[in-house]
Amino acid sequence: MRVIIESSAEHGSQRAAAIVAQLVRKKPRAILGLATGGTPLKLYQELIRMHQGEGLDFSRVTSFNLDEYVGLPPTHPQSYRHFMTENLFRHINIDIRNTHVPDGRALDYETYGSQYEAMIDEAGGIDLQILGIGRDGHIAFNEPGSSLGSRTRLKTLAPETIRDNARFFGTEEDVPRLAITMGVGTILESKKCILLAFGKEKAEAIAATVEGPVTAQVTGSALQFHRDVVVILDEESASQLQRRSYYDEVEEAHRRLQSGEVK
Ligand SMILES: N[C@@H]1[C@@H](O)[C@H](O)[C@@H](COP(=O)(O)O)O[C@@H]1O
Repeated sequence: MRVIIESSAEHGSQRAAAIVAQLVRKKPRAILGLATGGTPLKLYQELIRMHQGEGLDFSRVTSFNLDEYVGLPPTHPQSYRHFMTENLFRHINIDIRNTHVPDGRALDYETYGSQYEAMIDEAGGIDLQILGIGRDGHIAFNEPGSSLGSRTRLKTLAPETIRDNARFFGTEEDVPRLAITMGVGTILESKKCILLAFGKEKAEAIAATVEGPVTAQVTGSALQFHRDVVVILDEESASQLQRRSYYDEVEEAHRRLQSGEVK
């Protein structure tokens, strides 16, 4: 894992956007894995700025989102399809037919989960997966206890997740109890992952994910098995890391290598 600690969520999001933009410029048909929640919003704003201001071209990009609430139609203001439309898709030139968000109203979720996986495979696999993290260390909706080999499937939301997401719905009662989500195994197959976390409420989850033992109780920790993960943090989310100074040294070494100071 490469751990990058920026001074703020703004700078962290710009750093993440630069990685996305570099991929899309190099591979115009890139397959992006996208996330919802408050965390990636600034990243999406930066991508919109790069599209509108610098001509970053998404016309041949394909996207797959991590998850969706069960029972919400795509038009529901809290559906993840609606979130993506409003916060990214309608502001860039991605072809909406190439955007995929799991169907929260599929009739047969077992079959649908396999179909979603097959769509990802047929597209060539996810080049870059964007991830946020829950306070309990979950990625997508892979709640504590999820199999680390899991695939796209139905998942029952944990009480903490329902509480955290109630801020979007108004009351806890209105938060759907079920979601369809890519599995941990699905996420681990992406070629590269960027995990974003900002704010002190994510500090514990980040310490467990980056430095704790790999455990199904903190599904983010499975990323320790992935060959190419960049964890982008701000000072607050990094505040419980034990090896903080080492991560800074690694970044300084990268900087010196890139600037040619070290041969
Ligand atoms: N399924 C989503 C996750 O993908 C997201 O990472 C998490 C944290 O959300 P936020 O970024 O709003 O803190 O919330 C939900 O559980």
